[in-house]
Amino acid sequence: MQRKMLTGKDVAEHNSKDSCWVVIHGKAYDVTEFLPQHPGGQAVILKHAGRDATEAFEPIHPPDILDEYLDRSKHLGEVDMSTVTAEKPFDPDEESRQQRIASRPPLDQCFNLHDFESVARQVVKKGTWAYYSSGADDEITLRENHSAYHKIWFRPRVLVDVEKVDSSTTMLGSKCEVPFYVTATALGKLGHPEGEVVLTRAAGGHGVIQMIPTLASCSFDEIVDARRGDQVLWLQLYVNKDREITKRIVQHAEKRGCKGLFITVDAPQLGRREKDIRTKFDGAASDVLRYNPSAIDRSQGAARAISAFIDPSLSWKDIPFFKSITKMPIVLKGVQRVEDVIAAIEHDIPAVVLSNHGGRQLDTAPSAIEILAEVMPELRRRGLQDRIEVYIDGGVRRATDIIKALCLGAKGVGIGRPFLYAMSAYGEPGVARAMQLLKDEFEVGMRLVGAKSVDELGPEFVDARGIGVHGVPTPADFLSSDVYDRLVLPAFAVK
Ligand SMILES: Cc1cc2c(cc1C)[n+](S(=O)(=O)[O-])c1c(=O)[nH]c(=O)nc-1n2C[C@H](O)[C@H](O)[C@H](O)COP(=O)(O)O
Repeated sequence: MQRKMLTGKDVAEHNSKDSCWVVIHGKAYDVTEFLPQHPGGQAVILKHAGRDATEAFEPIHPPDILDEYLDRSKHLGEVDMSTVTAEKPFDPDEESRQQRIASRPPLDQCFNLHDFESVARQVVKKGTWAYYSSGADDEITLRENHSAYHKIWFRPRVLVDVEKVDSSTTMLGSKCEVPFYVTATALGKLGHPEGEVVLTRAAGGHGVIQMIPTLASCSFDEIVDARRGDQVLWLQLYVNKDREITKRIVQHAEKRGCKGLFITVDAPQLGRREKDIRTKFDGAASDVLRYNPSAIDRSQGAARAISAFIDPSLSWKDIPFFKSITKMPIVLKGVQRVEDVIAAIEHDIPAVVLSNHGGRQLDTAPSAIEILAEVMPELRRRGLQDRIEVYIDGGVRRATDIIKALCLGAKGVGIGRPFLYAMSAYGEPGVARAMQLLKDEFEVGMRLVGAKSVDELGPEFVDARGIGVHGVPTPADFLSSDVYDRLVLPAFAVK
């Protein structure tokens, strides 16, 4: 029997926690029982109770999530949209974000990755900034990641013909234009309504590899569908306690053409990011939570709310399981000591990423560049340097940082926050500009160190003796610091 078409008035009568109906894409849904399980919190749904929630729903959820996840009995049928009031609940945070976007500096005023960070800090919502920028505990490692590069000095070579510089390389067997990639960072739609597909499109235009995060806001397929031609994509995996779910995610990624499986091994539990914990999480959900939203602890910011499914029991004994479910090269992301690199070689793992998760996990863990300076000489001493590809990420903000990493033996470098900030501040044009600026810096840097191609770089181009010095800096040189004219950041039209 044809169900009666509902009216806006029918829906409006169910506008509370006790009976909550919403309209999405012209259909009504009873989400009352779902409220406590919503990964993004109840508030964000209750704001739209009894009304059309399509605009709020659209940017955060994959289109098929209701069919996949909400019991059929809660699908109430078509609504006569001419009877639905179109007014949207006022969102002061979004309102002011739009005003800040309108008054941000023009994109061509951004000349380096720091510029994007400074604009993003002014533009994004406070919960987004807290989540993206935060490091663990005292944020010592967060800051060390970047400052470690300033403890490495170049030993530039001169009178070398550097008319032609070639920045291309191969990573995990894939040819790429540049030796850096977009690393996995979660919840892209906290920064930009389209989310991670913005990074995919910009990366596709610049020959840059993207690592798709398990905790992306976009669905995996949306991201893969956004890629250009044979653009290389990798999958970053948080291993689920339910191995069947992990198997399904990995095999689907392989079927869709992913060229590498990066298993995150530095996060048996997500670190305590206090800026994030201080802000209440009622923001964007992530696509993967469709599989097990029940285990959600929203009381401690975004990170805790989205990571309860991660398996803390993960260990070396699980490696055979991963090898049994995929043919993709398996990479361990988050290795932080040479013994584990050697163990990876013994487990026949083709690559590792030396990483402390952008300073978001164990505070006072060393920077990846410092670990690299320890690992590569030891691998060379044991004759193992050709048995594994070593990548690093964390704190990379200049192409000279990338060149230093390559000189010390890295195969490639992952970059996280800078591309998130560029996306949040300027969308795809911002990410594209950030990538182009890095490419320009890279070309200048290579010429000035005296190298024509990536494979010419080696430890003889740097002096890294100071890398392990964590002591206090020499006494402040007030005279020069007082007269030092600090670099400026793009100015806002209005304060
Ligand atoms: C900035 C950021 C980083 C995250 C990240 C989210 C954000 C906002 N998240 S997290 O929610 O769990 O912490 C992930 C993640 O999903 N998976 C992962 O392997 N690394 C995650 N990372 C770490 C990331 O892959 C790099 O290791 C780190 O970003 C490199 O440092 P920079 O940001 O300084 O480039």
